[in-house]
Amino acid sequence: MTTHERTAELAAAIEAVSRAAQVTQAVQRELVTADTLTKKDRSPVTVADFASQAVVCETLQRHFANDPVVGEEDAAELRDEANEPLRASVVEHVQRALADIAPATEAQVLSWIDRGHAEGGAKGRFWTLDPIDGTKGFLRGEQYAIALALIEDGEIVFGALGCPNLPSPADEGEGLLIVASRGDGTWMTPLIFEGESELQPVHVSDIAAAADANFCESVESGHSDQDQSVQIAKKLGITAEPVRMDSQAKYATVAGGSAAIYLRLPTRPGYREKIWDHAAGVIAVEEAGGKVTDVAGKPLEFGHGRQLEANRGVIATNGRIHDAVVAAVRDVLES
Ligand SMILES: Nc1ncnc2c1ncn2[C@@H]1O[C@H](COP(=O)(O)O)[C@@H](OP(=O)(O)O)[C@H]1O
Ligand SMILES: [Mg+2]
Repeated sequence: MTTHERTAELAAAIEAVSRAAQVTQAVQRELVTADTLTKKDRSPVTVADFASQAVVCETLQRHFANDPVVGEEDAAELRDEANEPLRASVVEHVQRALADIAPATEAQVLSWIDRGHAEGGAKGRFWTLDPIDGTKGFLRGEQYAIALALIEDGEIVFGALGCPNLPSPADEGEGLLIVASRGDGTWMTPLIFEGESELQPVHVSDIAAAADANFCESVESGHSDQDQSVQIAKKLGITAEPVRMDSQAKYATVAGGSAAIYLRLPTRPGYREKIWDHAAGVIAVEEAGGKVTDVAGKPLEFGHGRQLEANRGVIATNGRIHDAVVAAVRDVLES
């Protein structure tokens, strides 16, 4: 990083996301089995979700004691008497991840998870966290992300996106960590790495014609309309097959230039996107030179609380082809 240097935020976020990734990878190795999905057993992702949130919130609290966190989870379910085995598993994973800091008690672990209860809003500074974004991808052993962003007065100013199952830069270490700081740029580094790793600058694709784009979308057709995306791609002259992946790994893919479009097309009129599902990915794409709006072409507004109340869907591109993509989306959604 060079200019504004949110260096304290950078250090805290790298520590938080890489510690959390150690936890989620350990849970995936130990608890996700071939028949987790067929049995519809969500317990591994539940353990990893809570443990990841505890580890990130503990790290943020150590670095920035007064910063609120808008996190996806809270510990109410874990406090339930009936959930003792789940609670014990979460506590054990958190203790392992923080073994070099302090011996964590059960009460501390629950209180760290509960730090994620903040409401966000238009004023002041807060972090937003998705401890495991792409829960379905995690259970399938495919893409998922740990997504952390800092919002000040409604604007995303910093983001860190850990993608444990995306290829590591230069094949060093494990996974991909993308960091972005407003006005400074976007960088990548291996997510799990022994020793000091360099931050490498990241740029969006420089294609000028939408027809040349690869586009990404959700694996889950319930999260983004895949029939409409076929029509939009056709209208734009895109011949490449859609790249389907779970989580904000899609934003990382656009930021890094492997795809020039990410489409998220509403499937239900009443659904509101959650801020933690987008903030880290949006700043990564924007600071890599790209553009992100909703399906109407409006900027995403992160100052309305826990949800993107003023927006529907998402279009992220390399910037150069944005207006053409918005126009094609409008045509298809209106028809
Ligand atoms: N009907 C819907 N439309 C859009 N997004 C939805 C949705 N229902 C759930 N989601 C969100 O989609 C996210 C996953 O996105 P993707 O499909 O890009 O992997 C989920 O995050 P979690 O996996 O953290 O729960 C969840 O918040
Ligand atoms: Mg999510």
